[in-house]
Amino acid sequence: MGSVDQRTIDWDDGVVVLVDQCALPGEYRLLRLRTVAELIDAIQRLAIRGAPALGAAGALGVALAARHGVNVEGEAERLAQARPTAVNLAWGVRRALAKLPSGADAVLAEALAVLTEDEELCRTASGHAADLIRELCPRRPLRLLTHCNAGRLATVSWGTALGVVWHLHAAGEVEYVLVDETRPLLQGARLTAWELADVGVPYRVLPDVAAASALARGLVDCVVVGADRVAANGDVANKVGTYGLALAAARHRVPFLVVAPSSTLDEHTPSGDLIEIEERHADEVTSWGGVPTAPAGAPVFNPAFDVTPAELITAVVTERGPG
Ligand SMILES: CSC[C@H]1O[C@H](OP(=O)(O)O)[C@H](O)[C@@H]1O
Repeated sequence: MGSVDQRTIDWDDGVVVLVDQCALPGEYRLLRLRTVAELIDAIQRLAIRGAPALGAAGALGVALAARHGVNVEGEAERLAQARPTAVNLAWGVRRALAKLPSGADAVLAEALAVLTEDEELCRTASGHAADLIRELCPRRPLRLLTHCNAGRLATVSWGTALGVVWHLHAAGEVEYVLVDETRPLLQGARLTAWELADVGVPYRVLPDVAAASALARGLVDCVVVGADRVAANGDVANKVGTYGLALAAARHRVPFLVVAPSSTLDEHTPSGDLIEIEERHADEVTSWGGVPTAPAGAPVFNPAFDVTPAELITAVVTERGPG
């Protein structure tokens, strides 16, 4: 298992060090990246992923570029464009780039501040969400359902949706967590299950298509997920499948909570229909581990995210509390 003290992404004297999420759950290994090009590749392969973790990657990537001192603004733009949906990536890039006039050391200091703040913001936001679940859900212990991975691996350390689980589990308040496997890249089965097992939280992995019937059968007290971008009107972009989960939760009157640091709030995007949804490669859907799961050349629709309208969301919870 991984080291609890190891940050998902960190800086080591000019090297960006990150947990290689493509290798989990089979192998826990660290990648050491020295160039912006290497970091962009890791972001696009989802070796590093998750909105807050991408914010940290964006900031540290600018620190790398500033250290090399060649075409820093151009490198920063390439970083910001590496994945379009999570607002945090461009936010982290902008925040570090703003310090460039003060020099490379100032850029690095700002990037490291992003990492330190993220740990505290996610711990606080998930604490507020845990308190809200305690108010909304009378049953004890709690039965939770989550989609994709919004744990340590999606942030610098603590997590958002899974950060809620850590708070509740520490208080002995979790019966189990139902973990959507989250096709096509299986962040739930590969990463969330790995994190829950590492901490000793009871869980069961389920096919995404079984989540609605779990809700219909009364097996879930609350759904809790992360976010990649929250529009000004409260619409939420998150891993594809979140919208369908929210529809089923609303139908069965199960609270649906979104947990994110305020850096995921995007006041400049008025509504969810204006959020750019990343389309990913067809082979993520038509194969697994190099084994075809569809006819060669099968046409594919592979959006990495969807948008859940605000009216289906019980609350978006940040470090400032429920909103
Ligand atoms: C705490 S943000 C996690 C968020 O990011 C994931 O997307 P991806 O794995 O493609 O980076 C997913 O939407 C999670 O909810």
